[in-house]
Amino acid sequence: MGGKFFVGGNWKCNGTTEEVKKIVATLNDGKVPSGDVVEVVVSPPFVFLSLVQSLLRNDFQVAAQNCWVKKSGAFTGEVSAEMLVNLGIPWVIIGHSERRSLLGESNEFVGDKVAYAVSQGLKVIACVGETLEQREAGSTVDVVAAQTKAIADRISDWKNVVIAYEPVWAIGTGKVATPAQAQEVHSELRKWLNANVSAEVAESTRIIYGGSVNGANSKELAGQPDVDGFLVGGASLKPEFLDIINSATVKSS
Ligand SMILES: O=C(CO)COP(=O)(O)O
Repeated sequence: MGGKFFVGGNWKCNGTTEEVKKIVATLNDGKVPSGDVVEVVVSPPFVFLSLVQSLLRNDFQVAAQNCWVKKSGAFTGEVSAEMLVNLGIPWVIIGHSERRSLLGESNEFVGDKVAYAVSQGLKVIACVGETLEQREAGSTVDVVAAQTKAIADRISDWKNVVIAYEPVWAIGTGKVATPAQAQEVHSELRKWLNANVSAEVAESTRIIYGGSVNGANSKELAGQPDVDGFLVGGASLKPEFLDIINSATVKSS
């Protein structure tokens, strides 16, 4: 529905130089569909970005896991969008639930970051998702709509934005959303974009699913009409990431 299938690998805060080289070597040897069928982006920690970029096959791209909300300056410990652009890093993940919950990033702050990154020419994987408590209270759609609205209020051009729906209760828990649960929220997000942004943005924006995706469940999830790809955590550090990439063929067959 939203364009070319997208598979992102979020390595989170993991890896040593040796481990990173090993993961990249495995990816480089893997057989995957062509770049017309799937877009693959891996996201190592900042310190390994250049290493990964220099070693990685050139049909895959790299993403940072975060960037600062404004221009470079006196912001100790932060990495700016300008720096990523300077290094030739095309993508950045913004608003991951771990940053929202552990580092207190609000919807507004995430929206500001997305807008700044886009204004600098970066492509953004913007994450949204509800907690278990919010799901049980029946507020899933309201929560993801409010998170998306904070972004929509601050950008006008969606062509470099991918939305990652990552239910917090499915992240790192082994408890994957059922294909029907993922489809339902993706379809609600698309309806929200249609009503509040435009029909064209709703149609063309990729909405990808994240939360305990693995080599065994990715095909069925990929078969859902509004699932345009994945953002993979734990399994992106393992050879099965290649199986997840290959699930893109479900869309083209
Ligand atoms: O947070 C995620 C990707 O950003 C998902 O993590 P897991 O795949 O480990 O559940």
